[in-house]
Amino acid sequence: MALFFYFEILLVFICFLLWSLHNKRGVPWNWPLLGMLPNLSFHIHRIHDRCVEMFDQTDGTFLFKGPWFANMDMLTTVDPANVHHIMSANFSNFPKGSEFMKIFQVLGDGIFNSDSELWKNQRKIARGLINHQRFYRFLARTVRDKVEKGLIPILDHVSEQGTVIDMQDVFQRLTFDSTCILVTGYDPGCLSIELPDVPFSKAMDDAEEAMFMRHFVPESLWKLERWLGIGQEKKLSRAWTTLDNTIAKYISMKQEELRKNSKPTKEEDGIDLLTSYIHEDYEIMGLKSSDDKFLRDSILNLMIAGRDTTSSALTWFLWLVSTHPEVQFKIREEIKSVFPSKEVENSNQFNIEELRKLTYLHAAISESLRLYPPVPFQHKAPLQPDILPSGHYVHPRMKIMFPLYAMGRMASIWGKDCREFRPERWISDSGTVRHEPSYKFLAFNAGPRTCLGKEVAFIQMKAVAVSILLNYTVEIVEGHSVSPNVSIILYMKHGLKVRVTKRCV
Ligand code: HEM
Repeated sequence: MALFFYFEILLVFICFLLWSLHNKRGVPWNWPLLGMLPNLSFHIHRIHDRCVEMFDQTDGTFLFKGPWFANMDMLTTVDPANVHHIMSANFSNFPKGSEFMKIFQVLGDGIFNSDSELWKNQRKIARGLINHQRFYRFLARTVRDKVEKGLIPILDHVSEQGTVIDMQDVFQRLTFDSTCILVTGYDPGCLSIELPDVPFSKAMDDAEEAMFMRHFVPESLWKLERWLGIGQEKKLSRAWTTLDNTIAKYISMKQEELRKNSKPTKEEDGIDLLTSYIHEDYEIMGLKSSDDKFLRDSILNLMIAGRDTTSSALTWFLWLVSTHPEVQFKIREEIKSVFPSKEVENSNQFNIEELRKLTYLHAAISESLRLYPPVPFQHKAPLQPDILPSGHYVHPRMKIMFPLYAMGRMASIWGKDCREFRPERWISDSGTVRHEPSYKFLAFNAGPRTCLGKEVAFIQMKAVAVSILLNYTVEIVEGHSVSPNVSIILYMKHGLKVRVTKRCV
């Protein structure tokens, strides 16, 4: 009898556990000892949509309780007032924090992974180099070359063969090559018809995945994995070695090149960032920008910044545009009106000024970034206790997390049609691009740590979009499933499988 009683209790417990794990409505159940981790773990494969479901049921901010032993409590918020307070108004109280540094350890002391004076000085230098005219000249030449000699031949080839191609893979290759050229001056040659395996690129993918998983696993557990050399941590340590070796090779090649050639390159051709760092030899808090460790961290951080974000944005954009013919039509009409007719026939010969005139294309890319932000989560840690505009109390042992994918899907922020792809929401009454405050549209971050490459990214994305949309019709393979993956960059889980057909311009 007693056995039967215990069995009944166990059955009720299991039913409750299953219900709470499956529960898609509202905030997850807070278990004794385990906190909300069981529900999170159960839904981790669809974490972005789970966040949307949760925030639909809250007033924009809620406290995620981790297991009692794991120091994983996290205040999650999609409230623009909180974002503004943390990212701008009270910026100095919200550094990235030591937790961030531990998770992203592979990035060393680079711009992404540093706070206070070290970050401030690095940002000043990086901003000066990225915004310089000679870098823009280099950008224009690099993107033109990659489109003409890399992208177009591949698309022509698959169009002639009638084969299926994964455009996510193509974009990753394109932005990997172009970012590597912009940062180091060297072309790793990822984007070619043979679609070669490039260990440097694979190492970046593996490192990113492992860094993402560290967010959701107690620190003691990932440290144990690292010590045992198993799982994600094993992948990370292999990737780390590949990254170090490849970057060291680029640095020594560049130093050798500059030794032979004291003047870096012709100014009018523009200059890569590694050359500028070595040549200018800046000094930051006793560190010289020409030292190998400084160069290694700067290269890796800039590669991470530019490569994946831009290819993720291009992938979601192409999918959205291919599934919205009315948007595609308007973009094509705009391109024809901006480019002189002879140039439309050879649409790879754009210049930056022409690309800047493409307002509707700009709006369509922004709309795609709103729904599919390439960096889907960002987090901060308070130095001192504080009360957020939403009334929530935060303290130094707590992380604050912004789920950007959910932020782009909140009716309270974007209106009832927030789930629709509607570029028109970005066009003002006077026909220019509507400015949305960054604490609402957080894709490029906000406040003093706003992305330094926003303009660079828009130029690349527009150049690629113009070349593809004018020259080809893109059809998504029937039945291909599109959903976001789980990593620090929002990619498509199964890639973007398409067929392309050459158009008569
Ligand atoms: C669609 C493309 C891009 C998106 C969505 C994007 C987004 C972001 C975001 C969210 C951050 C803040 C990250 C954090 O603090 O953890 C960031 C920072 C940064 N981005 Fe971008 N980015 C893009 C392209 C680029 C490109 C092409 C470059 C380089 C040329 C670049 C350079 C940087 C740098 C240097 C930072 C660090 C700023 C700082 O911490 O002060 N980004 N970006």
